[in-house]
Amino acid sequence: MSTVLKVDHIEKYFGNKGNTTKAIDQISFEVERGEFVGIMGPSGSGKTTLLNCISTIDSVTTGKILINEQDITKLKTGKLDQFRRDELGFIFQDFNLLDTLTAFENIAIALTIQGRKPADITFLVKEVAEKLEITQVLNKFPYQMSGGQKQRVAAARAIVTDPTLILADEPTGALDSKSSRLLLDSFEKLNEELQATILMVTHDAFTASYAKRILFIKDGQIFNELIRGKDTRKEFFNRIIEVVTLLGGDTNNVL
Ligand SMILES: Nc1ncnc2c1ncn2[C@@H]1O[C@H](COP(=O)(O)OP(=O)(O)OP(=O)(O)O)[C@@H](O)[C@H]1O
Repeated sequence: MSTVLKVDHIEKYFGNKGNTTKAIDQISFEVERGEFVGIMGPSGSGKTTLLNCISTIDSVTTGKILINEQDITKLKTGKLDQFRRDELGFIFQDFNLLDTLTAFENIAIALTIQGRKPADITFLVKEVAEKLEITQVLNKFPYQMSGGQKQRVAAARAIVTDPTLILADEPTGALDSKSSRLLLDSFEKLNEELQATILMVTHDAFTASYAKRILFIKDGQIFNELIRGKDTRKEFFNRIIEVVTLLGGDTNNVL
């Protein structure tokens, strides 16, 4: 197996002298190709900051982050934009689709920027749409789609360039339970059939139970790690709940 992501002793401080918050305090971990990893932790524990540092949206104070053996903390702005476009796929809680573009165009945009041929773009978009069961909405605009459909379009956009790593921040946060299940089934499929590597932040135990491994963050540090192993999703869910309870997080969203 090859290591896709190596987070090496990172720290992140916000603020300035006399008024600093240590959002990340010496976090290290690795993700192998084809893994589906969840990050959980109470509010303010540093989950989003961690994801933002990995996604190159924010910079670390100390430490290294290697994606495909490339230290992203050393990349300059121009290179960083290209790196983000070519190596990463993003899925956000609020979908981030462009309202004036159809689903097809939203999914195609990254391929267009990469300068791919129109015939290849059409082929790739249709292929991923079939996998995510959104073929019937390809000609629709975001306002004509349900929340679940929008999020599956966002997932299609994230995967269509075949990125090294997909980063998802609370992807089911704005979805009802049925749409959440459909999206998570899609994630499972992308992970198992296409060997997509997914790193997903969530506070929701049900969502987390789809991952194969969970890192729990508390006060900016890794507090615990759970590996699904041969557990069913339900068994894994129960183990996750135990740790969430121990961490003092909320267990409201247990479906
Ligand atoms: N831009 C910022 N300036 C100052 N402090 C910040 C900033 N962003 C985050 N923090 C602080 O860093 C810590 C970690 O925040 P972060 O948003 O990463 O937590 P989180 O685990 O994602 O929380 P939540 O689940 O509520 O979204 C918090 O104490 C927060 O107040």
